Amino acid sequence: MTLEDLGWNQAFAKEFAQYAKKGWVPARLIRDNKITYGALMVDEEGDFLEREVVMGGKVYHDAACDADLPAVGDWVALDLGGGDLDTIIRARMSRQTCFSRKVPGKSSEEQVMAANVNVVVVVTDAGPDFNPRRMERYFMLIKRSCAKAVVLVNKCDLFPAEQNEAAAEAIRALSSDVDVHITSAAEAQGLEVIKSYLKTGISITLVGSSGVGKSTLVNQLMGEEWQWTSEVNEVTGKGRHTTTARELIPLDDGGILIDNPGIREVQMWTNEETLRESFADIEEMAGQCKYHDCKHGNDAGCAIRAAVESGALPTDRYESYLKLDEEIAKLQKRQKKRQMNVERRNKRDHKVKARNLADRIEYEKDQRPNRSK
Ligand SMILES: Nc1nc2c(ncn2[C@@H]2O[C@H](COP(=O)(O)OP(=O)(O)OP(=O)(O)O)[C@@H](O)[C@H]2O)c(=O)[nH]1
Ligand SMILES: [Zn+2]
Repeated sequence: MTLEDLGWNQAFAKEFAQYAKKGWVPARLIRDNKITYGALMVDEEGDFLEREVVMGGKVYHDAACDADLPAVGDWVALDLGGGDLDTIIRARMSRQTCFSRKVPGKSSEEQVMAANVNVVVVVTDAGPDFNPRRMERYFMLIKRSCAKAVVLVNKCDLFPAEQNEAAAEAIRALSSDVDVHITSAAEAQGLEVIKSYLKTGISITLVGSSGVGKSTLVNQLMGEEWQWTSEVNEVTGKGRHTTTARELIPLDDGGILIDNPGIREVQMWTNEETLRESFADIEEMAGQCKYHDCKHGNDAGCAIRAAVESGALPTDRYESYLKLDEEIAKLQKRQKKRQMNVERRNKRDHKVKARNLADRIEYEKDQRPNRSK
């Protein structure tokens, strides 16, 4: 294994020269534990080495906002210390891409989901999930990140060929920068497409609605024995074992897969924004209401109700608009429930995996010294 297998390239190497002089080593952040981070490096033998690391004071103080703090996918300069000392992040390298989201309402606040992602794969289908408006939301996020956008019109086995083609064409019409493919994860057709992007050092992530086939694709990519969200790692530095979820995983056949809670939430935001956007014209009308805090019910001088009365605004749209906040709250509730399920599943997997780890350690003991990776 080399650093290039983890996504390292010439631009990073050039920037890193100043840190190498100080004896620091490059590593990529693969997990965010809130207080500590998981970092992956390559040791002298060419094996991946994982460490739990902490952020240095200077990195913290130099950050102008949260978005400047190290995030999963970032390359950092590590001070390995020595003996019992903590391993410290001394610097964060410039990001070549940044998949992030502006927090609505707080115009200056930005939330980083993952740094240095090269390809974002949006998974949808030609049936119930198909929604060009929502797709545009995804494209906006991806474009800002500077990553390449790829769309999979998945589950093609469920719909007529013409329907799949029409959906793919409609998506292509939205943006010329996007590759659109028709796939069936069920028949392993999506797997081939994703593999064509997974070159050495390329980091990809998958987004899309619940149930469109993301996990199916990822599980095929990782092989049966792998888990997408939870895996046991040996924390080598301190001679103890922990059970944690990796958010960035180098694949055996090349390429790097990134998945974390932030990326999973993208789906909810895009839904929420799409929903809000579909009422943009009514929002604009609200500006004409007499009172700033108009609830558009029985309030005097309500421009929206006036539009309904004049027939300019259909009653059913008006009623849906009044329920918008309720709809969004429902969406968030569903998301939360799903998140809890995922967490519960992870906990269970951890237990299973921990048992496997003990077996694995025994096995690896037997295999030494010709153990590789
Ligand atoms: N027919 C058909 N079914 C598929 C295909 N891809 C996935 N499925 C099925 O769709 C269901 C949902 O797939 P998942 O991979 O769990 O979807 P997901 O996007 O990971 O969903 P979340 O984990 O909720 O985000 C599963 O029952 C899959 O077997 C496909 O190409 N064709
Ligand atoms: Zn009003």
